[in-house]
Amino acid sequence: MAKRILLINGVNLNLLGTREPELYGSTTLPMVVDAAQKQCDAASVHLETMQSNHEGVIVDRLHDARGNIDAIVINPGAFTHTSVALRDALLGVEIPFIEVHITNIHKREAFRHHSYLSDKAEAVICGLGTFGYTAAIEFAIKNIKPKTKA
Ligand SMILES: O=C(O)[C@]1(O)C[C@H](CCCOc2ccccc2)[C@@H](O)[C@H](O)C1
Repeated sequence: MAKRILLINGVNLNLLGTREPELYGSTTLPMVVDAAQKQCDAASVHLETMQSNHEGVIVDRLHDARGNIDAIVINPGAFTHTSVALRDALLGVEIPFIEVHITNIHKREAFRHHSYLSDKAEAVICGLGTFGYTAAIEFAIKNIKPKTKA
């Protein structure tokens, strides 16, 4: 079975490209998803995507990924800095994940400097703008071995 990647965008990322372009750029979330889909199509990799403003919805989607997703690329949004639940879910499903942030969270307010996820991530990409998603997907395609049954 082809490698299967899940791209998750968290709270408020549905606003990407429509507000605060000076901070997050003008690329919209549908454009990010479309680019990731093209990247995966070119590599014959299956991509699933979701965005939610609700922590529990993301947790439920992570639970559903058990046994059928090989790698996760996640920008949790502000849940990065608040959610032990998201950390527990990622640890619980035991799927390798890459954490992505559009901005350099370490160059922003102090409360954004801590992530509940980074110490468990295969990789953390921040400050590259939406190219961070491209880099993360490429890393997942090239470096994460499929575990899902054939
Ligand atoms: O830099 C990132 O990708 C963040 O995950 C974005 C989050 C914010 C996501 C909201 O994105 C918006 C985009 C456009 C307009 C308003 C919010 C922020 O809370 C994190 O600290 C860093």
